[in-house]
Amino acid sequence: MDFAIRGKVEFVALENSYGRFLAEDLIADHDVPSFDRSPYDGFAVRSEDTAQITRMNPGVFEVIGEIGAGSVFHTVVGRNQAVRIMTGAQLPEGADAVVMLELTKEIAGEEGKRFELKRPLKSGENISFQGEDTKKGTILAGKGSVITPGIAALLATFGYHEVPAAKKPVIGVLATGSELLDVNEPLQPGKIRNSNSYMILAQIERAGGEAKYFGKFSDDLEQCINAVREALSQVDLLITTGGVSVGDYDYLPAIYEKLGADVLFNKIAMRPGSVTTVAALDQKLLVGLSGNPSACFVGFELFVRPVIRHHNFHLSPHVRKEKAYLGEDFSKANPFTRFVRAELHFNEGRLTVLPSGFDKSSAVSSLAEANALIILPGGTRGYQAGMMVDVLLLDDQKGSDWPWENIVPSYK
Ligand SMILES: Nc1nc2c(c(=O)[nH]1)N[C@H]1C(S)=C(S)[C@@H](COP(=O)(O)OP(=O)(O)OC[C@H]3O[C@@H](n4cnc5c(N)ncnc54)[C@H](O)[C@@H]3O)O[C@H]1N2
Ligand code: MOO
Ligand SMILES: [Mg+2]
Repeated sequence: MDFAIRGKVEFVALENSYGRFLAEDLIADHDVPSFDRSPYDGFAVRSEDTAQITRMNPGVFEVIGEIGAGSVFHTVVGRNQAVRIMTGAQLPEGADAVVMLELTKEIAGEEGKRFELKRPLKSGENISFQGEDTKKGTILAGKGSVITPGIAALLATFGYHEVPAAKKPVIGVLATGSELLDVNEPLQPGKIRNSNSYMILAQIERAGGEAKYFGKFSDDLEQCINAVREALSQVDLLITTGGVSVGDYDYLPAIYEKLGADVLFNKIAMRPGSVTTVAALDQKLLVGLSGNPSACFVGFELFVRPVIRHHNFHLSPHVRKEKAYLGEDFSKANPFTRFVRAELHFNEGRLTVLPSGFDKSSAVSSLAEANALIILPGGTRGYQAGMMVDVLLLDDQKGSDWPWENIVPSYK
């Protein structure tokens, strides 16, 4: 996170701002509502004129005009006078209460001119007061908040035709591996389709970045160095997938060395994603995610998403950590902290979490329903159904502050 930088501000049209990150606090610069108004269709009256009214002794009011929402009435309401008023219209001067249309009775033969009222009104009855919704000066959404439909409504309320938003960081994706086929190619012996690229492109979008895809490259050192160098020059952060372990064709370590990048770490005491490597070159991060799909997925959520959200001014950029009950036994021993791809379920108010499928670092099928990661700390012999566990929420925009305690120091 020491290498994560805050982004720049750009203005986006309000209608395109959904899902973007606010680059400034959204502060109410006027009261809402900004004038006293009627919550009903009815009549605006002076409550003092209703004080003596009873069922047996109705009051009679003279209608001196009419106000629809958006119009303003310029005459002061006087004794035993009323103004026909519609929902949302500004209360006329002199009036201090509104009576619903249904509670009045027009006097026969004088349609629209006079009505009868059989109950008294208190001062302030049926009025939406200026500032009752929000007061001028209130912070309604903080800098770094993700723009929801509700925030879009508030932005419109306060006149943000153009919204100050975090300029999305451009995150490059480059896949390596001679076994990789394009998605539209038929299967061939020993080959697989490149699935990680498309998974990462979607993860970048979900995290709030702008994804830029540079394609897939065979395991050829020279070609890969050039591709990485060129891609890095076009992005804020570059993700590679594959070739980061110790195999003969795992060229990422050599690429970092040739480029003169500073390797910040090249192994993590976790499963999957232990090979996740991060290097820095000219203040830009090069993130080497595993080729194994589940390891790649986990590496992104733990190490790239926070960088993207930090860039977008988010104050709690890490993946949100909560507690849930384990829905089934997980008997595998854990020498290292394990992040199990999982699905959260709501069971009568209880949050339960279940592994979402085949649990190997090479798995792709368990990713489909994975909306959470179960954290199973290292040094344990397995977990039983019903135990409470930590979970990381992936479909979440609130985030967490630094969620880790007891960090296992490097064993280098
Ligand atoms: N001797 C050791 N071998 C391995 C170690 C180790 O520590 N010592 N670590 C293992 C772990 S853990 C992992 S994870 C993998 C990491 O491998 P790489 O990141 O080097 O990735 P590759 O070797 O290129 O590929 C691994 C696996 O993933 C498939 N793959 C690659 N790219 C894609 C893609 N774009 N879409 C879908 N699948 C992809 C590839 O075909 C391989 O099956 O290393 C272990 N080995
Ligand atoms: O990075 Mo590997 O499991 O640790 O998948
Ligand atoms: Mg490898």
